[in-house]
Amino acid sequence: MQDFDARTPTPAHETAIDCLQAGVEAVLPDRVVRESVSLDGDTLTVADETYDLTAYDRILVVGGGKAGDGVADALEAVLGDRIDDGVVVTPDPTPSPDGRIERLPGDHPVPSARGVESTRRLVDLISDLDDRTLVLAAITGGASAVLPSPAEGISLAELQETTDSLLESGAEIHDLNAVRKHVSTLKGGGLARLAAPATVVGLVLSDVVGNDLGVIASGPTAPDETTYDDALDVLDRFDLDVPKSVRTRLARGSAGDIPETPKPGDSVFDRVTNHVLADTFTALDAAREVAADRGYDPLVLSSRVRGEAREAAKTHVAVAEESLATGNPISAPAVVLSGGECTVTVRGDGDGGPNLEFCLAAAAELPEETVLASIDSDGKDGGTEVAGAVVDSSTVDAGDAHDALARNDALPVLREAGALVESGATGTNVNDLRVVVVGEGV
Ligand SMILES: O=C(O)C(=O)CO
Repeated sequence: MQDFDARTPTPAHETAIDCLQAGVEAVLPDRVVRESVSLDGDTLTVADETYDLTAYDRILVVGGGKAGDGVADALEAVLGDRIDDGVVVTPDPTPSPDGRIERLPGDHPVPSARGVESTRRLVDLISDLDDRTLVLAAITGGASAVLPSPAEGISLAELQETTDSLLESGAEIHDLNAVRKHVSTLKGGGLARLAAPATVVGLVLSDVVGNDLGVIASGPTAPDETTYDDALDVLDRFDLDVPKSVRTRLARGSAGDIPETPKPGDSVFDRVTNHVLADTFTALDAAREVAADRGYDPLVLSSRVRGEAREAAKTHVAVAEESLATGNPISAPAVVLSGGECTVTVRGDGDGGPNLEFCLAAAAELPEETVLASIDSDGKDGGTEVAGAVVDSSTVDAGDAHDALARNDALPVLREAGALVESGATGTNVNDLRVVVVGEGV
C-alpha cells in the first residue's frame, strides 16, 4: 500500500495522518489473513476453527471485492500447492504469483460487463461440487458490484441503472443490498447454495457497520434475512425509479412465483462457516495505539457512525468543542477516533464522497486547535480517486464550504485548499475512518 499523501503543516496534522495510516495497515488483507489462517500438516486453522484437509480431495479459493487480491495472495502464501484452483474477482487484479488462483477484473461502484464475465467463470468453478471439496471464499466489501451475476430476466444495463439509483438515494447499505440480493444469483447466500454440498469457509473483511454477514458484499455465503417484500419496500421508501424488469422480478418474488434467497436454517448452510477476520474496530484499535504513543489520550467514540455525512460531521465538531470546554468525554490534548459508514443524499452534480463532505462540513465549524481527518479505508471516497481530507478551522471559508456542499461538490474546494489525502487504492476495505486531534500541541 502507498503511504497517505497529505499536507501535514503541524504535528497534529501529522498525528491524524499517522493514525489513519496505521489503521489501514492493520486491516490489509495479507496481514489479517496471515494472523488468522495457518496450516500445520493436514490441519488448516481459520480463526478458532480447524479443518482436517484429509477430508477433502480439492481445495478451491473463490470470492472477491476490493480486498480479494490480498486475501488470495495470503492464502497462496499459507496454503501453497494445497490449493487446486480458484477465481477471485477484484477491481485491479494482479497476476497470481504462482498462478493457482486466477485473478479476474470487476468494477466498482457500478457493475460492468467484464465483472459479469469474470463472475461467470467463478460460477462455473463452483457449480457441481461434491462434499469432498473445500471452498475458501474471500468475502470483502465492494463485491456486490465487483462480482455481479444478474438474475434471469435482468440485463447488465438494467442492473447498472438500478445500482445508480440506489447509490444516489442516500440509502444505507442494508437497504441497498436487500435489493441487490433479490436481483442476483450469487448474493444473498447464492454462492453457498451453488457450492453445496461442498464445505464453504468464508474469510470476511467487514466494511459493514455491525458486521452483518448477510449484508457484507451482499452475503454470498450467508443466510438472507431479507425478502422480496423488503426489496420492494426499499424502492418505495426511497422513491426509486428502477427498470421494469427489476420491479417485475421483485413483484413476482413477492407473489411466490420465484424462489426466495436461502434463509437462516436452510440446509445449504449446513457446511458453511463464516469468519470475520477484520473490521473497522481493528483499524481504530491500531490508530488508538499510535495516538497513545504520541502522548495523546485516545478515545474510540464509535466504529458505527452512520447517517448523512454532513450531519455526522457536526456531531464530531460538537465532541471537539465539549472536550475543549469541559474536558468531556475526554480532556485535551486528545485524539478522538471514529469509524462507520456515512452516506450522502446527492442533490447536486458536483464531485465528492461521504468523507469529503464530512471534512468540508466539519471544516466550516471546527474550533481552533483542532484537526480532523476522514478517509475511506479503500482509498477512494465515493466515486472519487482520493481517500479523503485533513482539515482545520483555517482550511476553508465557511460560506464557500456551504455553497460547495449545496452542490455536493466538496472535492474541488478541498483540493484548492491543499487538504486532500491521497493513497490510491489501498487493497483493503473496512469502513470510513476518522481522527479528530483536539487541543494543546495542535
Ligand atoms: O455490498 C458491498 O459490496 C459493500 O461494499 C458492503 O459490503
